[in-house]
Amino acid sequence: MYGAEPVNEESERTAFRKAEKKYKIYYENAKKKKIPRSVDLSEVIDFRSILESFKGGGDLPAGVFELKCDFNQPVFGLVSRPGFYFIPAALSIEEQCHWIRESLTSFPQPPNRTNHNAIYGPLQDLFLAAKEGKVLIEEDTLAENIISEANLDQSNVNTPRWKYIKELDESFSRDAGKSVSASVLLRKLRWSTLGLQFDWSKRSYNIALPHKKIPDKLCMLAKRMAAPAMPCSEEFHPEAAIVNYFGLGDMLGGHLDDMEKDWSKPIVSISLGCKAIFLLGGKSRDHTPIAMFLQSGDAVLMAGEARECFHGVPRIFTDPENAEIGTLESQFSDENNLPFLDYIRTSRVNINIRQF
Ligand SMILES: O=C(O)CCC(=O)C(=O)O
Ligand SMILES: [Fe+2]
Repeated sequence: MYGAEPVNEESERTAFRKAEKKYKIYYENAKKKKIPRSVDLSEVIDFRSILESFKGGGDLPAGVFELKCDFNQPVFGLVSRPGFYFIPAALSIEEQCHWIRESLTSFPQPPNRTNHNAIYGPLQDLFLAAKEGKVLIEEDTLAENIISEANLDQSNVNTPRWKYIKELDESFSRDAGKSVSASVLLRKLRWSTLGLQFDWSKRSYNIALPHKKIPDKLCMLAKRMAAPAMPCSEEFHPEAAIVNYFGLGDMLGGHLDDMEKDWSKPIVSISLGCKAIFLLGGKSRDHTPIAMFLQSGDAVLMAGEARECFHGVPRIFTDPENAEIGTLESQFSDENNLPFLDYIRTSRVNINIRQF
């Protein structure tokens, strides 16, 4: 899965790698300003404009078909990739706002794990701490600085090693030891896992890790989205989800999601925030991938043969001309929502939900 891309000369030459390099963000230095190199996007499929033209009675482009199903809006497939379906604008703007809030405030909460666990252990309320300008500091450092603090029991092995303090706490000298601001950690949040926990070091699910069920509302959403790709009269049972967080320059390298037992069940993948490019390859990295835009509210289903296809996200767009988040921005424009607005302006969130 992730990190599966071996960096050697051979992999650098594959068709998938070439496409990743084509769309990845590179900078040119013009008058000491970093400017993103312009990239030819003419081959990137835009399902939003396909939807608009389809609704207006226009024909579908060659290679794209409409899946006949009971979903309440058009579901498109690609002739060359059986089992792959794209639902443009699957989520309403209200639903998008709801899942962005959840992705930032509730999904990274323990016992769910995030990429920060390996260094900092379980971190509560990262989004709130970032909003309040807090700093995370290693407890030994804290003990040296605020020796009289009653709640610091060094003999208690359950006491977390890292704690938040208020940035302007005068009793703490920043130079004394390891510290990192919560807002930096929020920017560096790359994934969180819901439901059954995925152990990245072993590249498998670990049922022994403490976990909560996938929230009911997310289950309902995933079931509704999965329906067009489900085997006849079967229902999707979400058991695990991975939430990916992308900032400018972040990419998700080509990979296969092959850890689930039953590939007839789809992976339901929901995009939120800034627009991205998704590459859908074939069963080997030598297949030239199909590039498509993913916008906030789009859903992608990968089932059957498409489960065996390499895929990845080489690029997100955070510039106002390309990010396509105008409506989201207006929803988040009141004062209470400013921290969400600030985050989503330069970020993309992907929630992908799986069954075993
Ligand atoms: O971010 C995306 O759209 C794809 C995510 C993905 O492929 C994964 O998490 O396995
Ligand atoms: Fe994936």
